[in-house]
Amino acid sequence: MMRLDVLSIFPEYLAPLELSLIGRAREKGLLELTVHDLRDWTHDRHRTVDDTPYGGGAGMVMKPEPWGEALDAVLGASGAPADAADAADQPAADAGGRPVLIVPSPAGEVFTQQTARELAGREHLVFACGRYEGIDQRVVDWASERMDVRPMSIGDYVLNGGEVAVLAMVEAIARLLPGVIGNPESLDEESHEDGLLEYPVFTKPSVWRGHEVPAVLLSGDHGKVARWRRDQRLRRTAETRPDLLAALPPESLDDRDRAV
Ligand SMILES: N#Cc1c(-c2ccc3ccn(Cc4ccncc4)c3c2)n[nH]c1N
Repeated sequence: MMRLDVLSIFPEYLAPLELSLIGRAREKGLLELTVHDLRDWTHDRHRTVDDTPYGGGAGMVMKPEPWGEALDAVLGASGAPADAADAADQPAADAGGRPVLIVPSPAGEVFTQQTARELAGREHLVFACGRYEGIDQRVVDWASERMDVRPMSIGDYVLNGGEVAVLAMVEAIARLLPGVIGNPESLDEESHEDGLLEYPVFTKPSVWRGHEVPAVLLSGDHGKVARWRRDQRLRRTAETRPDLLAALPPESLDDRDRAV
């Protein structure tokens, strides 16, 4: 069972993860998700997590101490090495099983469906939700001695903190875990699953405000429906995301596809 830990000064931001698919997956024991309040690892009266930046500049930076203690606690529960010496002794073969520290950041690698698939295969994911101008870099440097650290961005725009990104990433990863999605076939032909966008979908009524469902979908001819859907995926991708079409390996399109 995959273990996910989320560290945040706004744990209530992650409440939606208790709902719907992810909530049911937790109840079914398909994943173990714990959201922690970073301030639980502060020791002053004001539960301070930030301070002014060395070198000056606007804004505040998240102090390293609470993060270090929080990660010690989270890693301690997973049996990961507590210090650099133990970490160095950990055989490289275990690297695949090392906990992953995902640090949402506007300066991170862009999170894609491929990233979600990769991370869905890991045993323990820890998400560090920063705020302010970010987390003291030494937290990443220290964690890199004992975890696979991945600064990660969900897109080229600026948010105020990491929580929204973690909601998106946890959903994208968790839905790929066995048993989370009722019918795993619904993952096939989704946008970004095989490099093409998904086809348009319709349901009853067959006519709505003068708009009809494409006749082929009412024909009962599964071969024609499959072909129509494939054509729609190719057209949509060419129109909306030509970059995805250009990135497809040549062998993934047949001559008929190229004629669409
Ligand atoms: N993932 C992701 C992100 C973030 C992001 C993530 C974590 C933090 C923590 C603090 N901030 C605020 C901030 C810090 C530095 N520069 C600008 C803004 C964050 C933004 N912005 N845009 C994305 N795609």
